[in-house]
Amino acid sequence: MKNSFLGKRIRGGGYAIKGAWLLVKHEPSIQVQFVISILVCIAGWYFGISRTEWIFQFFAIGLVMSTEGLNTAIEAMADFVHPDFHNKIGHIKDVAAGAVFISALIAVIIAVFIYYPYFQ
Ligand SMILES: Nc1ncnc2c1ncn2[C@@H]1O[C@H](COP(=O)(O)OP(=O)(O)OP(=O)(O)O)[C@@H](O)[C@H]1O
Repeated sequence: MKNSFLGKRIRGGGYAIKGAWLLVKHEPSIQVQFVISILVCIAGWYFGISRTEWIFQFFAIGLVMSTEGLNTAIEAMADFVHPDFHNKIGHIKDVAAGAVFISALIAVIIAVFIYYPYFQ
């Protein structure tokens, strides 16, 4: 069972859950996004948003938190392979941060589409 196909998948899932827990426990940017996610879920419940709006809201939350998690991993990898200052490392980190910016921008646009009608 331990080295079977299913066993390896279960173990992989365990590592992934551990990684998600480490992000929430140690990464300030993920912690901020986690709190914002809870607040928008409370807002969704308060305004009684539709099923489709919930789907888009969860999609936006997942998009931002997963790109932030990947950005964190890329930053950690960059610092590990090259701890000193280097233009290439700076470029790699800027590009990774750019991906987070794009997903956050999309999440804000989705939030405006969902909540703007409730404030009219
Ligand atoms: N080793 C380096 N060489 C060149 N530029 C770097 C290096 N480390 C960081 N930078 C520059 O500083 C910016 C911020 O990098 P940093 O690793 O501090 O990320 P951060 O966004 O502050 O994330 P966190 O707060 O999670 O550490 C990078 O986007 C890059 O432009």
